[in-house]
Formats: sequence, C-alpha cells, structure tokens
Amino acid sequence: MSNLLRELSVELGERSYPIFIGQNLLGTCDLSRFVGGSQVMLVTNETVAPLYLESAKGCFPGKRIDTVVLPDGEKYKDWQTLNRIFDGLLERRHTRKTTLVALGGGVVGDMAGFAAACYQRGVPFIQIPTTLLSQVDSSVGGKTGINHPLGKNMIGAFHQPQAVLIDTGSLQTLPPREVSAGLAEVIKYGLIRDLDFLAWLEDRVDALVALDAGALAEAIYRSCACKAEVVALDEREGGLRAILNLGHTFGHAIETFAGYGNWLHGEAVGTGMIMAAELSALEGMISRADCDRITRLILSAGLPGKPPAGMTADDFMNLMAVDKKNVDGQLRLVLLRSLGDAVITSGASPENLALTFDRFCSPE
Ligand SMILES: NC(=O)c1ccc[n+]([C@@H]2O[C@H](COP(=O)([O-])OP(=O)(O)OC[C@H]3O[C@@H](n4cnc5c(N)ncnc54)[C@H](O)[C@@H]3O)[C@@H](O)[C@H]2O)c1
Ligand SMILES: O=C(O)C(=O)C[C@@H](O)[C@H](O)[C@H](O)COP(=O)(O)O
Ligand SMILES: [Zn+2]
Repeated sequence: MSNLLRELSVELGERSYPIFIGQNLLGTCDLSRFVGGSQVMLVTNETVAPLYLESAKGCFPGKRIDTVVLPDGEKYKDWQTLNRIFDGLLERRHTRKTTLVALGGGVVGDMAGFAAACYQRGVPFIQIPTTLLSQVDSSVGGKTGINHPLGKNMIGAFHQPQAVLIDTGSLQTLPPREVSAGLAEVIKYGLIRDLDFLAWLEDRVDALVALDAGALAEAIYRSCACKAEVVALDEREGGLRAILNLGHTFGHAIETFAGYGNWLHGEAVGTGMIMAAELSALEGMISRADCDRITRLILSAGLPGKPPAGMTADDFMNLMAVDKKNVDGQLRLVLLRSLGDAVITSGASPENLALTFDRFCSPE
C-alpha cells in the first residue's frame, strides 16, 4: 500500500477494523478486500464529489461502483435526504452483499453509516473522511444517524465500519472555518484523556490552523488513537464513552437553537467545552488558571468563545432536557476532574450551572 504512513486498529473482537492514515491514499490505496460482494455504493455530496469522487473510485478496483451525491449541509442530515440513499440503492438493485462507502465530512459519514445500518437490515460500510473533524472523530466508533428538529443525532444506530481510510492530503482544500471546527474535537481528546497531547497542541495550534501537514498527521493519529481506545473499552456508551461528549450537551443545544448548519458542530462544541470548563472551575474541580488555559487554546484555534447572541439560560435548559445522556429527567454533564481527566456527573449544583449561564448567555 503506497503512501501509508500509519495504521491503527479499533479493537472490537469480530467487529475490529483498521484505520489507515497517510497522505495521498485516495486512489492509491486498494480497499477492495474490505468489500465482500461485487457492488459498492459510494455516498458523497455535491462539494466533495468534484474534488475526490474519481480518485475515491480508484480504491475499489474490480467492483461495480454506483454513486449517490447528496446536497451539502448539516440541514440535510434528515429523513428526506437519507431516503435518497435508499432510493439510489434500490434503483440500482443493490443487494444485501453491497458495501456503502461514505466519502465526505461527518454529515455524509453519519448518514451513509445509518443507511448502511438500516438497508436490508444492515450492510457493511467503509468510511473515507475528508474533513479534519471527520478524520479525528466521526469516522471512528460507529455512531451513525440523523438530526430531528428538536435535537441533534436523535435518530440513529451503532454500526461499525469495515475500515477507515484517512487521506490527510484532502485537508488542503478545506475552508479555514472547517479546520477550526475540527480542531475543537482534537482539543477535546487532550482535555478528556491526554494532558501531554494538550501541551503538544498548545505549542502547535498555529501550525495546525495553517494546515501544516506534519502537525496535522500527528494530531490525527493521536486523536484516532484516543478515540479507538475509548470505543474499544465501551462501544455503546454504557459509561466511559460519554467522556467523548465533553462540551456536547451545551454544544448540541447551540446547534439546535441556531438552526442546523448555522453554527458548525465543532464551533458549538468549542464553546460548549469553554462552558463545561467554567462549570468545572465553579465546582472546584479545576483551577481558574486551568479554565483560562482551556479558553485560550480554544480561542487560538479560531473558535467562538460564547453562545449565539439571544440564546438564554432557558433556551439551554429546554434544549438540554432532551440530551441522550440524561437519566430519569436528570441532566448529566461531562466535566473535568482535572486537565486530561473527564468525568460524567449529575452532581453539578444548579446554582453553579445558573452562574455559568449568567457568564455566557444573553439575559432572559
Ligand atoms: N458519528 C460521530 O461520532 C460524530 C462525531 C463528531 C461529529 N459528528 C457529526 O459530524 C457532523 C460534522 O462533520 P463535519 O465537521 O465534517 O461537517 P460536514 O460534513 O458538514 O463537512 C463540512 C464542510 O466541508 C465540506 N468538505 C468536506 N470535505 C472537504 C474537503 N476535503 N475540502 C473542501 N470541503 C470539504 C463539506 O461538503 C461541508 O461543506 C455533524 O453532523 C456532527 O454531529 C459525528
Ligand atoms: O463518538 C462519540 O461517542 C462521541 O460522543 C463523539 C462526538 O464528538 C460526536 O459529536 C457524537 O456524534 C455525539 O454523539 P451523541 O450521542 O451525543 O449524539
Ligand atoms: Zn462531536
């Protein structure tokens, strides 16, 4: 396999799979051994197709390849657009032996993965992520799904891919705003589980924003290694895996409030992590200096530091009430016990939560 820099494995017994990370793997890396039958349905979107569809096809020599090209955007991560994948599969007579391939960012990956989980009660799929966010996070771990107007990712399934192919070269065409959004999830790994990585990121954040190829390759490898480890320990989020949701309880509320696609997922998660850090500091779990350090890093990645104008504490509370981590109507949040160590808790005091909203939100 040419241009392969590094390989990781997500260890899930018979559902284990490799993650290949390298430059210019698209078109040169032969993935046909991960395709059981003769048919491939490549799912992508109208932005990614002109950039990478032809080279991606080159990863499946000898296979019959059909394509579905979806409209681009988080607002299309819905039932109607999902149905276009099923239409394409049925119109082209794809059988249970077909393999779906997701070529694009997290939206395409989550939707193609969910379609694979459902089509004829489940067919295999392969992830070829092309955004930083999807390369460090969404392509690994098997969470797939779509949004509901009342909440993010509310309809979905766990369905692990057969393989993940990360061509770091594809990031060179990514708009700067999307690079920053991806960095939010990269910073997340440092905060939840890897203090050394956090310090490394503080030194490299400018290089990462500037798309330095070496820095990106290392950040992607370390992020995927962290995610693979957490997923292997807790595939279906019985406990530990919830730490991957740091900043997401606030973040998903922001995305829903703003209207899907107006705030990028990574932007909302970045602000959500700043709010989670504030609450962790108010709870006496981390120091004020640590909280400031987190905020500095997130801002230096080019991410916003406060929720959208007009979003109130009530807006947050109403939207967070449907969070998937809640149990028996009780809000559960991921907070930081220390830098590099996250915990899921329902124990944050309502007073400190209110103080956090006071610091960040518009008045009622
Ligand atoms: N399943 C998971 O574990 C998981 C994890 C994190 C996020 N997510 C989900 O992922 C989604 C966000 O993913 P995203 O940030 O990749 O957004 P995205 O999929 O919307 O992609 C961002 C933009 O970049 C474009 N694009 C993709 N690759 C490109 C390239 N190489 N060059 C130029 N443009 C390119 C896309 O067309 C889109 O316009 C959200 O829906 C979020 O909920 C899922
Ligand atoms: O893989 C996970 O687990 C995550 O929580 C990763 C998150 O970055 C991602 O945004 C995920 O889609 C959120 O999952 P959800 O269950 O909160 O919808
Ligand atoms: Zn996320």
